[in-house]
Amino acid sequence: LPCRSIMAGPAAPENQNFCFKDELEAFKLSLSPNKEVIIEHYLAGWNGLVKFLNRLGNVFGFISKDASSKIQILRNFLNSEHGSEYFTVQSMVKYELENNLVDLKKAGSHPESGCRTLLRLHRALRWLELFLERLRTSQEDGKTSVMCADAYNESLAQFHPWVIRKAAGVAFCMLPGRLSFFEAMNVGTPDQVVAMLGEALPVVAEVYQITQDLYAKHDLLDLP
Ligand SMILES: CCCCCCCCCCCCC/C=C/[C@@H](O)[C@H](COP(=O)(O)O)NC(=O)CCCCCCCCCCCCCCC
Repeated sequence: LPCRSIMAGPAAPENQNFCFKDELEAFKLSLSPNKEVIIEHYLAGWNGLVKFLNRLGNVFGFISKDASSKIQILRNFLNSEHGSEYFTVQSMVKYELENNLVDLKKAGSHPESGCRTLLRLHRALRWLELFLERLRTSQEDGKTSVMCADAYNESLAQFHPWVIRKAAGVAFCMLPGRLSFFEAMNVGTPDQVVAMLGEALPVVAEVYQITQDLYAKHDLLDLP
């Protein structure tokens, strides 16, 4: 499916450098041939989602700021002298655990480890998976705010205190309706959006599951 941004046509100027399909492509690239998750591409995927969120309006700023700061923490590790240890999620987990760089029970001398920071994004990826699946199967009169809230309550909400859940609930109500939301994705007609989601979802689900299994194996799912 060609993106509207690369087709000649009356695309709105603010759409020109954005296409949701390209942004999700990064998650596909993040899967290495031996099914490890390459952090650089994983972060590029998140960066694309944040870009999209920023296009939806300022009310989502507190969400995109938090995501951006976590992306930045991980980028800093990637660009540090130990950057090669952070090539994949697998190598990061191994390196940080072997070198006691993770606060396992309560925040101590390593409150911003790569492992705990990536875990926050990883939990949000489950929200994304559930939300995209709802969008994909939604009817024309479906409400994005409801789909988003349902996906959130089923996943991320359990990790957030009341005040964040409340703020998130308010933000969800400001989401544009299904058609405007699809248009903001800049992928094409609603049918094309649905088809794109059908292709992208298995990839998001696989990246999620690989990370989930790895974290479970090392007992890292509750990092403070
Ligand atoms: C399209 C609507 C977007 C709704 C986004 C849904 C997720 C709602 C998350 C609300 C988070 C509020 C910000 C604060 C979070 C932190 O407290 C909390 C814990 O961090 P800490 O342990 O360091 O303190 N942080 C987190 O859980 C990480 C949240 C990361 C959220 C990333 C959301 C990116 C959203 C991308 C939207 C793309 C939508 C695409 C759909 C086609």
